[in-house]
Amino acid sequence: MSDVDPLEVLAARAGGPRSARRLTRLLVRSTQQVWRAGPRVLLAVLGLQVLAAAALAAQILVVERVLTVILDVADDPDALPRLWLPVALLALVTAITSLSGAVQQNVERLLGEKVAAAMWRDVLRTATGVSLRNFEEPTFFDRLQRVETNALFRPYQVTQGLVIMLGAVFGSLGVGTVLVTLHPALLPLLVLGGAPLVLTSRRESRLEFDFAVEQTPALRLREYLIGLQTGRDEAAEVRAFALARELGRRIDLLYGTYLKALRGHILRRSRLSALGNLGAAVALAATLVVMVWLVAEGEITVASAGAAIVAIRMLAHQVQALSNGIRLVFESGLFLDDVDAFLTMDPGQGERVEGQPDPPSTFELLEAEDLAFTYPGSEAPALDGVTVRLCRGEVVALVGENGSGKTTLAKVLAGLYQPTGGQVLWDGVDARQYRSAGLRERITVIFQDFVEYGLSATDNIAIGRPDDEPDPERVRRAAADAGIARAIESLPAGYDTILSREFPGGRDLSGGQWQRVALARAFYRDAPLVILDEPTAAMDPRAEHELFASLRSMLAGRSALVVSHRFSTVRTADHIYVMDSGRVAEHGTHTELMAADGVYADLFRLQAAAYMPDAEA
Ligand SMILES: Nc1ncnc2c1ncn2[C@@H]1O[C@H](COP(=O)(O)OP(=O)(O)OP(=O)(O)O)[C@@H](O)[C@H]1O
Repeated sequence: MSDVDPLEVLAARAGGPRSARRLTRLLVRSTQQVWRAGPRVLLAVLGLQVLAAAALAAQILVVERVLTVILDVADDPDALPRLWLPVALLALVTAITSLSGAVQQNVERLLGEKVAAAMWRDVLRTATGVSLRNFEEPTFFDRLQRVETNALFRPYQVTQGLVIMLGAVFGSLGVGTVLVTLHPALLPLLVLGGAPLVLTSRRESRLEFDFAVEQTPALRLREYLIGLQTGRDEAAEVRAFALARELGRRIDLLYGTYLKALRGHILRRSRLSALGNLGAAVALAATLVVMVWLVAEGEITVASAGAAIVAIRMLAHQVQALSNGIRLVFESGLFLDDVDAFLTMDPGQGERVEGQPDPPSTFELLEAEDLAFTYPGSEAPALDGVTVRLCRGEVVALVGENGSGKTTLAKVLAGLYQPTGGQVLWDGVDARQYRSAGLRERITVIFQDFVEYGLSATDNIAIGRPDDEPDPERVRRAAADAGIARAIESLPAGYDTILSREFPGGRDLSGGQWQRVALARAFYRDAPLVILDEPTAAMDPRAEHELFASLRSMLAGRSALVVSHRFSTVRTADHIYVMDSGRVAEHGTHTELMAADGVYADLFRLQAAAYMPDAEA
């Protein structure tokens, strides 16, 4: 990904001269989106708009009729019965106008939810499909934040804008036609009166979008700080360190800055809006003056003038609606470009390439050759010329000090990051030749920070094979292999117990028990390569000893790459790689490495001495 946020480019482009074409493109695309989400509901909304516009035009004609009869009644009281029909008609068209408005609101709500559901599907598919690399980039999170808050309603809002615009156009045509029949001179003045509003609403949309882009990073930070104070995982530490006040202070600071910016923003928008409305009001007043003059000159009747006043009010309302519709479309359009940029994101190197084969179901030899990897935005490589080998059925250990590159190597081997240099060979075949999703099916990884799903114990294990129906027998076997079966069986609902206190009837587990559940998940997945990053960090010494003693039999011919800091546990590994500053410093069996008397031997002795100060390692 480049450092330039495509959104900035879009924002700069949005004010360009091609806005008419952009408007059309936006309208077409969003209407397609809304159409896909709910074609019948969209048709219903449009139908209601046409009905409301027709009722509006009819209202003026009926008003004129009512006024004419009222003036007749003033001269001749016997004409009173002639009033009933136009009055009844007026009541009817007024009722139709209000009713269609009320129904439309509810139908629009339904349409909005349908669009939201469709958009969430698309957004989540992209968010889970893009390469892990994106999650290292702040610009990705900024965009994701905007998409999360905008994807739901913006496409619908564009269509709503379109519907409002259409309604306003239909309404204006109807009212305008009636107005021309009253007197042709009234119309051009009104059209001119609408221009200021249309012009200023464009500028308002730009202001709104720029403000949102500018505020996204601070908003994200604020939400993060709020999450720290309300999250379950953080609750204990926030209390232990009494962080609430400091975190609260930072939130207040961020809010203060935001509110100050918001005040300025609202002021700018209000100024623009006032300017537009003032222009429209001046034009309206001029129209009324012209009308009084027309009545004085005898060009129109008093009844027509009365109807014209109603029509002018209605038309002013329509012009206002039109400008609102245009503003909505432009404003949401800018956000939609943002959503589009997100949805069409490159899924990442090596992802989603058509026609690539799946790797064979197992391997004899897995080799990482001269691997290099640098995190986005980092100068120094996290891996630099790393070569490791793993044969079928072997347990290979990765040791090394903090930050030496063990987890990074595990992630590159698992196909989660594409190496920036070197290659991973599956039985001599470059892994990039294979479909990446297929490759990941052959690997199971349990990370240091594995996820504790707030789901049932069965789901927590069976999620290792998300595409298959959970197999209770296999779940039990995996749990037994990981040494967690007895603990799960003693839970109130056994394997059906939700492993989270956040849900009714849920229970939590200890850190070591959770680690065993994660291991059970790995065993359940049944892949030929198992990568375990610090699998026993939270286990007690007995559990750890038992796990490593039985690891080989549990693996049953599968290969394991085990990252660990505990040298006592890795000494039984078939091969040990010692990482140092992104490189393999040395490798061999425990005996070979001790004999070599290098970094490994040093670190091993250090740990052994900590346990038994007088022991000779
Ligand atoms: N997401 C990241 N973005 C940038 N740099 C990172 C990222 N994750 C790790 N690094 C850097 O890459 C290097 C290797 O980190 P890695 O997590 O692979 O080390 P490790 O050996 O697993 O450490 P530990 O024993 O503490 O788990 C470190 O210098 C670390 O700062």
